[in-house]
Amino acid sequence: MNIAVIGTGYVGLVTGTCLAETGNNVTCVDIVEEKVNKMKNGELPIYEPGLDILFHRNIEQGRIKFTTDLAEAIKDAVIIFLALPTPPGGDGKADLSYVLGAAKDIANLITDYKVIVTKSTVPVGTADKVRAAFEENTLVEVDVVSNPEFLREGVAVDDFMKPDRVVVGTRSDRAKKLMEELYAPYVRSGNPVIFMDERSSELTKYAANSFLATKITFMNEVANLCELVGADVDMVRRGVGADDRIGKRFLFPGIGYGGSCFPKDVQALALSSKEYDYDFKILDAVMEVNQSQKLKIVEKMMKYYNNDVKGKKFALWGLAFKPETDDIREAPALYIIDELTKAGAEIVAYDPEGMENVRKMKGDILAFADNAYEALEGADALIIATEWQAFRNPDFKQMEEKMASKVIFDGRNLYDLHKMIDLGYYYNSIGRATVN
Ligand SMILES: NC(=O)c1ccc[n+]([C@@H]2O[C@H](COP(=O)([O-])OP(=O)(O)OC[C@H]3O[C@@H](n4cnc5c(N)ncnc54)[C@H](O)[C@@H]3O)[C@@H](O)[C@H]2O)c1
Ligand SMILES: O=c1ccn([C@@H]2O[C@H](COP(=O)(O)OP(=O)(O)O[C@H]3O[C@H](CO)[C@@H](O)[C@H](O)[C@H]3O)[C@@H](O)[C@H]2O)c(=O)[nH]1
Repeated sequence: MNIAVIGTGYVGLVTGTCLAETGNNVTCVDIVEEKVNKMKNGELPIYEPGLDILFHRNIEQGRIKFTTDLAEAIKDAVIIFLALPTPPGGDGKADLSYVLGAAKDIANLITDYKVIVTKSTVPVGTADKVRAAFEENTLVEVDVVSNPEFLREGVAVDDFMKPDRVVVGTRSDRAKKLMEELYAPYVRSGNPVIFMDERSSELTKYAANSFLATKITFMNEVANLCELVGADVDMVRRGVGADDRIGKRFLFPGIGYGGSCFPKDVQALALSSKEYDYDFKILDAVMEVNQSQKLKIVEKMMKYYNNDVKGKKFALWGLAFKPETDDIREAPALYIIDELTKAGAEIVAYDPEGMENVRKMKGDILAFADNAYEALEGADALIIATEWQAFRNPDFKQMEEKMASKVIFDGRNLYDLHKMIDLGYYYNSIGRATVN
């Protein structure tokens, strides 16, 4: 099939590349010329494990192309994917201007039937708005389909190639047939393509993200309680997660959920519910708890240093909102940096992939190290904000030699408590006893 993908961010580029991988001809469009030029030169504009192999293979085999020219991209396409941003607008609700703007532009260009697929995360009722944008601007027949994306950054290629499920919202048989055919290679092991109406499909995405964010937040509250009652959250997590009805995944406590999705989607669902006079109370609590959880480490540090971190030097391991990505959107590390530097502390950070993005935003308030150990030079404490694999088994001897004090504040529970006792560290983690 000939496919066009509008927007080549984390979702658009993974979608385009993975659709090319199964034999489709894909043209990806972006408005950022620099990005498009990079991709034309065979360079990936984002870090996403495993994407490079598929990206290069499909460029070489001529199945994926990149352009800034929307008209050229959609000319021969049967299916057009909208993988555009839906960031929080001034009122906190999803800003639909990218999606509706592109819909209008496409409507003004098409001359034959197209399936317009919204992959962006959009509030209930958006399919109707996209349809209206076409009706107002063209007489050409289109089917508007909601097809939310559930991929996670860091494992995006695997998630796209082997999805747990594909959700498709459409009431058109013609569009349904095309979508069924398109997704068939990805669900050969029997995972379902679930067809439903557009509104249910749009809500499925927000409900899934909000449920996962709630699950994490619940465990963060359990972790906070563990610290007060003298229980160990790692044990509680195992005990709770062994129940199939609860499941082992997404129960890891930490310093709050971040990223470009959970924070904005929980907020958007809470606000859009209010539009229907529904008070989605649990989501308000989730947002409030998550906000304070992001600063849990700072709270612990302020207590340890008697509210005075002025002139202290801290090493920070991890900037990305999670491992295996360079994405720093809503990363807890950013909140920690702001609070500690405001209080007069110095920070030297290291992250395998996220440093460039942080340098652009906050380069003037912190320093960066070339490797994890360099960041520790003369540090009064180490803060761990992202659970990169390389941080799990560090050379503690080298760490001790570099650090001014053997103090670790770990927001990701990377180390065994007994080991830290043996090594003689002050070690403060989440939902577990503090080792001194
Ligand atoms: N990042 C994720 O893990 C993820 C997963 C599932 C769903 N989503 C949803 O998918 C959507 C996209 O997210 P993302 O993370 O890929 O965003 P992103 O910011 O990484 O990428 C969006 C891209 O669209 C481009 N763009 C903006 N306006 C354009 C236009 N008019 N024409 C062509 N290109 C244009 C931007 O330059 C950018 O490259 C959002 O709604 C998001 O909530 C994201
Ligand atoms: O047990 C856990 C699992 C995750 N997190 C945090 O939750 C956030 C989100 O993690 P994750 O879900 O792995 O990353 P995303 O790439 O943001 O993916 C989420 O958001 C995407 C965008 O909507 C969806 O497509 C995915 O299904 C959904 O998992 C990160 O800050 C994690 O550190 C925890 O604190 N504990």
